[in-house]
Amino acid sequence: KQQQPPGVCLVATGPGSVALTVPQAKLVDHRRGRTATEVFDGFSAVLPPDSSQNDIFTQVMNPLVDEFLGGKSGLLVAMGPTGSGKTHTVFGTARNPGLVPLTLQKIFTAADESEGGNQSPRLFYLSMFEILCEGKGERILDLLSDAAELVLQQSATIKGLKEVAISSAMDAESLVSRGMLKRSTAATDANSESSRSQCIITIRAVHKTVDQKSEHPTSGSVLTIADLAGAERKKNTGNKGSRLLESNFINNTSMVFGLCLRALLDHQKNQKKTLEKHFKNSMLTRYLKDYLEGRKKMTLILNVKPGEDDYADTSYLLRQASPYMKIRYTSLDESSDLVSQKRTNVSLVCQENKKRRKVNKPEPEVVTV
Ligand SMILES: Nc1ncnc2c1ncn2[C@@H]1O[C@H](COP(=O)(O)OP(=O)(O)OP(=O)(O)O)[C@@H](O)[C@H]1O
Repeated sequence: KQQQPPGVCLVATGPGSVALTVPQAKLVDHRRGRTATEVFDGFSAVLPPDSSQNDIFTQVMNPLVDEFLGGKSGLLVAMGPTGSGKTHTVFGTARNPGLVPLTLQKIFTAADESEGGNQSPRLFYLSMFEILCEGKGERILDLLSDAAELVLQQSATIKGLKEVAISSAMDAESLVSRGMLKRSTAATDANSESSRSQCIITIRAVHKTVDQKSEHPTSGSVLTIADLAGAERKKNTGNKGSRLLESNFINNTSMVFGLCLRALLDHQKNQKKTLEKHFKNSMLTRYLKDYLEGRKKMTLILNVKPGEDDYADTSYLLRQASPYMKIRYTSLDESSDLVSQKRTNVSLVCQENKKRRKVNKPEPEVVTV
């Protein structure tokens, strides 16, 4: 049994399990002094707060990158409440790079190693965009160009989106850093730099011989990494006016994403049940349709905060998302042409416990809709 540090409600109890304990203050009077603990088991990995970004990369992202380099498309989504560390995990900082820079480093190291071998050389392309709230609707913004009109097409491709050819990890990382400066963030009471949009990065690998002449190749495997804006409660964020509209958009997108996964799970449990088309209800889910219908490999990171103050959010996420590990996706082994069903990887990344701090945020401007 793990010792529970003071002020903490979540502890790792094994390589794939955690125990969540109801804080004493939340127990009804006659149950005080006892412990009410729930165990969540079966995660592909549990990364405790002292894990490094490299640990997270090795355990969670590396298999996806290997498959991508082997020619298969894949998706990584970081989900969790606001302030739980999604952006930190996905992008990190210059001193402590996250999954995107570590992925780029791995891709170019592998590309250098394969040069001179018998594999045909590959070209890599990167795109970066965000889906954000516009009034009561949604809009796509290219984070790598000033393109005005981006349109999500039925085929889940984005018309007008810039794909930049990348030739080194350093160039690609600086491209991503510039994109991040453009991303919509704002201070809320829950996070001094809260993402106000869903941010998506795609890396496409194309064999040079295949699509050499085309300036915009559409073939090849694609690795998609999504940093979702974290679901938030009005009480914790103190949002008003336009921020509240954004908050509704963020919560709605998280809800639709969750509904899609739930529906896929229900459909896979009982094939007679038709797969409900919740994906139609948000731009993010329309874009990720192939994954949300179990046709390609998806990996989920659940970012959680282990503090007692965060019990409600952590408990909600674990209950909602831990069943997603039963979702299966179709995998094709090209060498044997065999199709198999594989389990979705769901990993838990626990942030260090910090007391919730109030930040001074500027008053949001009020918009009329
Ligand atoms: N593992 C970590 N080590 C150090 N700092 C962290 C870690 N995880 C998160 N933080 C810090 O906690 C704060 C909130 O993290 P972050 O912005 O990544 O959360 P988020 O889940 O992306 O939130 P939102 O949904 O509001 O955008 C940031 O200041 C970030 O630097």
